[in-house]
Amino acid sequence: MNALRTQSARSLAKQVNARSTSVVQRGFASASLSRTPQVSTATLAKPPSVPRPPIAALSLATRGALRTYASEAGGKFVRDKPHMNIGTIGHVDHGKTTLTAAITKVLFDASGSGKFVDYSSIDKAPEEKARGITISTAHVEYETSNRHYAHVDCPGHADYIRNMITGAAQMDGAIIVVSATDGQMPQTREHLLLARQVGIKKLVVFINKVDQVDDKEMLELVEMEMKDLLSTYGFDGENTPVVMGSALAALEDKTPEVGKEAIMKLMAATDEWLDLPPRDLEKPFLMPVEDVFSISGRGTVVTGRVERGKIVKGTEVELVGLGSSFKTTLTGIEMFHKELADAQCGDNAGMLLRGVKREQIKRGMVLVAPGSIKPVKKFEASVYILTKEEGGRSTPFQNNYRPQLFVRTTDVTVSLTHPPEEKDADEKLVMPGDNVTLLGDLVHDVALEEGSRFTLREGGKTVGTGIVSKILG
Ligand SMILES: Nc1nc2c(ncn2[C@@H]2O[C@H](COP(=O)(O)OP(=O)(O)OP(=O)(O)O)[C@@H](O)[C@H]2O)c(=O)[nH]1
Ligand SMILES: [Mg+2]
Repeated sequence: MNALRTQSARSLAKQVNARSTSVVQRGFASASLSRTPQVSTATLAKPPSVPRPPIAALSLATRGALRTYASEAGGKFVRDKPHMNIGTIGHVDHGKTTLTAAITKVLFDASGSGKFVDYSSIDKAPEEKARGITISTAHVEYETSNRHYAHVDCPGHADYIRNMITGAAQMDGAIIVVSATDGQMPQTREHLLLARQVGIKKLVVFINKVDQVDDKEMLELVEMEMKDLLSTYGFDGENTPVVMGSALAALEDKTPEVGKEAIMKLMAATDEWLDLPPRDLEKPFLMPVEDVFSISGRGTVVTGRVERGKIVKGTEVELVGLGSSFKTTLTGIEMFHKELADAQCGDNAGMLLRGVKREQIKRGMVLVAPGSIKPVKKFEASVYILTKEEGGRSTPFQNNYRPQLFVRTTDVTVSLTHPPEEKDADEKLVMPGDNVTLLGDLVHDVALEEGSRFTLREGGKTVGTGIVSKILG
């Protein structure tokens, strides 16, 4: 978890400092090395101002990306279980925090592994900084016999929105909690929509507080309506498991049929229905270009940190974005002055490219597995606009607002508008603190895909954060 958080903090710092990062020499360094024009040659002669991360740390990050978790059970043996990030979402007061505490209790009682985390320590969620925004999230961990879970619970509705959009604590799947007494409510729907937009593919439903409802038909109605709602938002409503129970009963060790047993059923459904996310290492190769060098006699080298996947020397690669996407062959990989046969996510590497001129490549392009990501100018996104207290704007904005969009190692001016089908799109104001769906039109194309996260900045401050929900062209 910590490793994940540090990683996202690092990538944020990278984005924000995109313009000012001093370049760390990463190999293919030689006397004949000539730099891209934007950095003076004097910089080159100096030792890097940022100490290079030790190789051991890099391989640790790579191992983190493997998303396996070694846990100790009763001090007797160590198991490796696949890891998954999940969380509780749903309407205020429907029992998300009670359920979170109940899961840790029931699983701890059942296996003796993990730790019981009580309600009050979850609800006193610590504040965290993500992309310049403060989000309160509680992270708890537990494990079933099949998996290890990191679980996120937020104290308030606004924290859920910010968390899901910034990915401060990313969820690969979620448990949507709905109270049997109320049925679905506005935030049930809002969280479902957000879950869909941030790329969560599957959910499990927990109908809570069944101890307060005697009418069986009422429970069936809540279940039916939840399945319909899931389908409306593009989930597989028909096959989504729905578990009924009482989180409070489980927490208080009462009526095991709706308490403990319901929690065990819920966790079995979670293990079975929610798919493990693809490992970063298994995703198609992508490395954002941080810098470009040309080495006389050898060719052009791009440097950066491999974000996902792996690549082998000698294979075809594609450079995407900034108006000039093209294919070439990767003829060499170097890390810390050593030649390597391959590179994988987490590695800081220099990549030697065949038959490419330095002028053809710019910082902000991405080096990728051919065809795996496209240059994009128009997209739809879920955006959260920071409040003044969060360091954002103090005034609202209207259609055609043009901040800088920071993504990976680049920033591009973007024009933001309401989707045209929205009523009064031209006059509608976006207030600080709002969560809105906006269309973005970039002044030049950048490699983007559904799920790409970005930051919006204006006059030196972060004014918003977003996630691409649809590619439009
Ligand atoms: N009767 C009954 N009450 C419950 C149950 N689960 C939770 N509650 C009560 O419902 C209230 C809200 O529970 P929370 O767990 O704080 O709800 P939440 O969804 O985390 O609420 P917010 O974080 O404020 O959105 C508390 O008073 C709980 O004790 C249950 O199964 N049965
Ligand atoms: Mg809560």
